[in-house]
Amino acid sequence: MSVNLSSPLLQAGHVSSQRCSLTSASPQKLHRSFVKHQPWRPFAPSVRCSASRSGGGDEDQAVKEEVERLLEEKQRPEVAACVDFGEYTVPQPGWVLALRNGLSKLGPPGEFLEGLLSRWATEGGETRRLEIPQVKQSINAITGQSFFIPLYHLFLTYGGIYRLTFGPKSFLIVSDPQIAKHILKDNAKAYSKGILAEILEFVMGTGLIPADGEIWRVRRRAIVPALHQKYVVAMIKLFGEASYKLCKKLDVAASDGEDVEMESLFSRLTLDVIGKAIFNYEFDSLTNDNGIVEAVYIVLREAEMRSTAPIPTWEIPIWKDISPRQKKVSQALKLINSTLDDLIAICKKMVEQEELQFHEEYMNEQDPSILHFLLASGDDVSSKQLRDDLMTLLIAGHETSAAVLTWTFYLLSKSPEVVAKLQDEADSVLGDRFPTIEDLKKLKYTTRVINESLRLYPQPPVLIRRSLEDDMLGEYPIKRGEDIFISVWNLHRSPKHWVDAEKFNPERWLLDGPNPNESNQNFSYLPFGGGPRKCVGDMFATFETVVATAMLVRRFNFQIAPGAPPVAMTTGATIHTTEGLEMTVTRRTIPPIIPNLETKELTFDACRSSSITRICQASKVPSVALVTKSWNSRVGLNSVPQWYIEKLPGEDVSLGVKCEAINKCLSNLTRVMSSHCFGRLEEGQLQPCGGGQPPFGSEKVASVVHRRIKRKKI
Ligand code: HEM
Repeated sequence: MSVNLSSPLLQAGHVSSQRCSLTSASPQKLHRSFVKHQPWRPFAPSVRCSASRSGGGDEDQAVKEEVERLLEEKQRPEVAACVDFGEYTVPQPGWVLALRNGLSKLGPPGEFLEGLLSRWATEGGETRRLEIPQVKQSINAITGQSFFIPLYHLFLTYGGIYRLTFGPKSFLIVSDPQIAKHILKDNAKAYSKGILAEILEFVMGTGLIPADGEIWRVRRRAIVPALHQKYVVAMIKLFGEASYKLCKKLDVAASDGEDVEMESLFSRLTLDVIGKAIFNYEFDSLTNDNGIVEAVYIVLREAEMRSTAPIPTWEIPIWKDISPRQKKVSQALKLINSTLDDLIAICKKMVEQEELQFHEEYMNEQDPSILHFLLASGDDVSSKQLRDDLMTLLIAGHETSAAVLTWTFYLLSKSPEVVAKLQDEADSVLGDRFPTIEDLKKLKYTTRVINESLRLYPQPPVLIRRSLEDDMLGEYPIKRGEDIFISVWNLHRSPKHWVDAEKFNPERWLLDGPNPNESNQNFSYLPFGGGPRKCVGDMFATFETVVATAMLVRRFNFQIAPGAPPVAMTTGATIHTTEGLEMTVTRRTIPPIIPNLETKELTFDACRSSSITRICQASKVPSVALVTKSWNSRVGLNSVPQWYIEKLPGEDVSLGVKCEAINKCLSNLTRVMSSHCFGRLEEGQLQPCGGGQPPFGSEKVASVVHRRIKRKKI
């Protein structure tokens, strides 16, 4: 069966009444519904946020979502009906149609008939083998939107493999786990990166992602060992520090009551992480907007534009020289390349000077980067290849992780029950500490949330390949040179393989079960690809996103900002939002912990100085928040003394005495802290801190406080 969605018949409004009379809708009605909704677009459900808006916003949203759902439900069978009646079908040889019509009158079942005929259909007298369903579409229909959405609806209609043709281009769309496994793993050597390599050549050269053949083999063998376990463990500290910087930024926003655009913040977080991890470079993009950060984004956006552009204008010689956009891209690349050259030179010097012996788990504590490992390993490689590798790792590990965090927080904004569980886990496993490798083993629910987020929003949503030789995909023969999209989106949402496929349900993954991956899910789930070209950063990325998620939800509550634009999807190399993820961030309220004689150690993980001062002034309570252990706790500050009073031991002691004792203790504490530890800060102010790390000098304070308590000074 071959199908033509841009059939001139359809476009001219000719719909066979004989065929469509068999459906519940009249031909005109059917046709109108397609024209109105544009056949290629109607099903793309824009992902809508569940922002609570004043004036019945929730209800409006619910109604809207219901209407969208109903529309979608209604349209899907209509498309299927039209397909069944051949509306979009590319003409088959006349005799086949005649035979089909004749036989159908005798009554053989439709599917059997279809199978029989497609198996024996002939073209020009030559026997054809089973043919892949074919869909034709105008090129415009696929650009400027999340192209994987129409591919999903076509998958529901045509199944696990179909051919999509628009203009002169033709792609095989694969959504069948066994075919995906065949291409990615079982017969991986027969497939290259094809158009992906062509598109990314300008930025990644022959880096690991686009490279094929011998170059890929050699580079993979050099790079994979650099991500050894000791390295990944060292990175966990880096993830904690970078996430903590983000926490500080969010803390300011929470104090100022300002909404934040989380997608760009996640992008900066992961850029800071990957810069340090790959070549020990401090982008510091969460606090700065310097030239190199801008250059990285110019190049990234260009790569994304090229991967979705219908016409490769950048290949036109004159255009390349006069287009302001292309000039900017060249300048950005120049800056990045010279920065990388400098970093390589600095690192080479470090390696020459160090006396460390290279071994399997080699790591320089000051600079644990992958670049350092590669140079120390004696990797004999040209500077250009090294730059290509570094650039590839930078891009591969940056936007992917950022996208995972963005969509995870979007999903969480709609699932308060999941957030509550996440927060429980983060409270009990982490408290205020930065996560360690041991903690990561215990953050099981958080890991399941990331697993599930990756199922619903795989990054990238499609994997690209080109066949290097003739092959069989399932029962279909394919030729050498076929461009193939493996739709991970379709695999991950296939109703055949998933119960409630569209539902965000981290519970579908057993807490004590194995970490889901392509092998144990039989290629129905492949967030990091599979086979020899599987992601080299899967563990790195999982830990990075788990650390960030746990640290953020431990400290803040996130909601879609009131009045924020709907959260819809658009595609680059990864899935982006169309207009950002605007969120309102509020500090979590966690009950303060009062010191008592059993308290072994006190940590002071206090609030931002300005907000403490302000709140304390307003509530006339002297720096009450000092003795709260909770990070940035805003727990009804006026009620904190009351809380202390209730917890204070000694039932025979009057309330007045207790109050006095508490107030004395608190003001003493303020003084103790200011004079002993925070002398350089104004009296009464605290050094902002959090992320589980007590502020500078706080251990000393804790021991002073503890001594005072012991001496029953409270
Ligand atoms: C959550 C974040 C990430 C996701 C979802 C992800 C996903 C993927 C996927 C699906 C592939 C396979 C592509 C294909 O078969 O065509 C891949 C390849 C790759 N990834 Fe990742 N990745 C992530 C993070 C990272 C990080 C942090 C790094 C580096 C530290 C990295 C480095 C690479 C490299 C170098 C390849 C190419 C491997 C090869 O072709 O041999 N990725 N990634």
